[in-house]
Amino acid sequence: MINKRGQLINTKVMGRLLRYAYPHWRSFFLVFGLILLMTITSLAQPRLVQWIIDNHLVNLSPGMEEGAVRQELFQIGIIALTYLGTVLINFGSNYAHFWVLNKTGQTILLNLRQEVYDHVMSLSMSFFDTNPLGNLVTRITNDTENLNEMFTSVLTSLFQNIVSIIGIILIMLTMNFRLGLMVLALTPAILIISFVFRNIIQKVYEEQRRILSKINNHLSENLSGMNVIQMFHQEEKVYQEFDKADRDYLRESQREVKYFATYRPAVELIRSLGIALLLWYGGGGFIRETITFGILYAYIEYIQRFFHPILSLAETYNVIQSALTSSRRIFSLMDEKRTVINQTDPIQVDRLMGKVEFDHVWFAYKGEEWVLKDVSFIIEPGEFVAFVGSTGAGKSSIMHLISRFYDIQRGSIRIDGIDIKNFDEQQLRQAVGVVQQDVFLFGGTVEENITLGREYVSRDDAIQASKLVNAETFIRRLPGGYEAPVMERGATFSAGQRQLLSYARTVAADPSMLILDEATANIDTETELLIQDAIIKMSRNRTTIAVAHRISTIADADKIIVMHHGEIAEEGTKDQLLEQDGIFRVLYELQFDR
Ligand SMILES: Nc1ncnc2c1ncn2[C@@H]1O[C@H](COP(=O)(O)OP(=O)(O)OP(=O)(O)O)[C@@H](O)[C@H]1O
Repeated sequence: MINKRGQLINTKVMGRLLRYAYPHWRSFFLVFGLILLMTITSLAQPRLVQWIIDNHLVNLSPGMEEGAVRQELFQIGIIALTYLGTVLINFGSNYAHFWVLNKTGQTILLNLRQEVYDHVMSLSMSFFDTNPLGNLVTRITNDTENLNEMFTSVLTSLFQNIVSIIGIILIMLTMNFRLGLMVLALTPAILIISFVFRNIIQKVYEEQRRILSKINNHLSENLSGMNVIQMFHQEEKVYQEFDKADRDYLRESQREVKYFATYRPAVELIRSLGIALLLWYGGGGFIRETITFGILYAYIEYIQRFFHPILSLAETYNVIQSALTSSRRIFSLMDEKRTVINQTDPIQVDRLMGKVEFDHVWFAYKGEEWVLKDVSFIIEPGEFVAFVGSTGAGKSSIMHLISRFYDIQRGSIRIDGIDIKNFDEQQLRQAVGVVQQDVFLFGGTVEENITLGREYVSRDDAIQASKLVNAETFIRRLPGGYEAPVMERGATFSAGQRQLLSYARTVAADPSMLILDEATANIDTETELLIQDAIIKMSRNRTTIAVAHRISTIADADKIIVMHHGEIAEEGTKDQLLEQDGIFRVLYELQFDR
């Protein structure tokens, strides 16, 4: 398709794609050489048959001398052997080119997929907030696979088809100029049909891709939220949505088949027309003895071979478009910049003391929709500080900011007097242990879920941490203990067990500070006691900042900060706040008067 700037193919994207192919230029050269060999041997075949017919078969007649017959047959034998040679070389070069090409394509693809995945993982949280999971999965799988087509089929079939077309035209014109021109006269008809077809099929492909992305999004979202769907009896609705998208996809696929089913016979028709013309005109020439039988034969063969590359070029164009669309999407993903930028020369600290300062912090996830408005507080090393407030007040956002998952717009956040922007991001996240509201368990073993493959967390650390957070007892009871399998997302564990596992995961790395974003899930009293005890032990000797939904968790906090609409409304110990008769007192009474 011609793009906005009138280019047939987006050269910028093409150039960027070729950069991936460049390191493999030797392989591509080899492939092009092999293709050339394939084309030459294939095109030589009708010419060899024509040679046999016109120069030897015509000489054979019933009353010929035996010596002359033997001589002719010998010549025919040599040409037949040459023909066999072209078939073998053609076979060999076809095999070799296919092998080298696909191996190279797969290597390029592997590198590209790794690069895309690496880049996606390096992106900041805000990127994942705004990009649906299914789209990213499509980018990393389907789109990169589409690109493989570019390297394996497009580049080479472009070359092969163009070489074939030029070769056949030259051979036809040199064999018989007028016959050659006649065949060429059919080319515009093929080109017009192909052009119209290409435009239609392009739209079909775009629609197909759009629907496929929708299906992927639907699947990834609904499969991960299956429990909610079943809990609220939404199966039928979700099924209907999926069914609709699936049917749309089927419709587009059928449209594709329909267009191809029209296009191919239309081209066949023109090809047959070409052969009919050839027989009519060539037959006349044969009678007038201006065209030999061998040439007529070779022409019929060349016509067959001439249409194939033209057809293939039209189809290649679609593959190019599809690959370019995929490339554009992949490159736009690769061009996504991190919003949280790591310092080039970060400050290295052995171990943080854990003093946290928010200094007139303003923060918004988007534009000027302020989630935190001029928030200032100081937390001294070793203190246990709890944040409370109504839902959406900005408590979790404060926790995200301390680990620098997002950058603030105004003010500064300091740990031990150093602006967190000056720390190495990894070191900061290692020093600040976070227990998130939603505990995410990966498929694997219990131990793997605690160590998370971090080289600085040993099996022993995992066991010690589990003991500390009271997770040891239930882990030991699992069949296999620390080796017990964890299903994807930890579906086989209770909310309390998941919580304890996530505590173990966090303290196993011995962080200098602890952030607890408490889950709102209701937990039985026994587990709640275990959790409270775990929190007390974990918070010993480290600054602990907790978002608390249950006042009981924070009764002994050194300080409680009450958030309201993104601002600090109250601050003090439990007793001081209760005396103030403000928001905290209302929250407290709401919980204890139940
Ligand atoms: N990733 C995000 N992108 C955009 N807005 C967000 C994001 N996360 C939270 N918000 C918005 O920021 C505001 C504060 O959310 P936050 O999660 O900090 O509140 P909270 O006090 O922790 O609430 P809760 O007690 O319900 O967890 C809310 O209005 C929320 O809609």
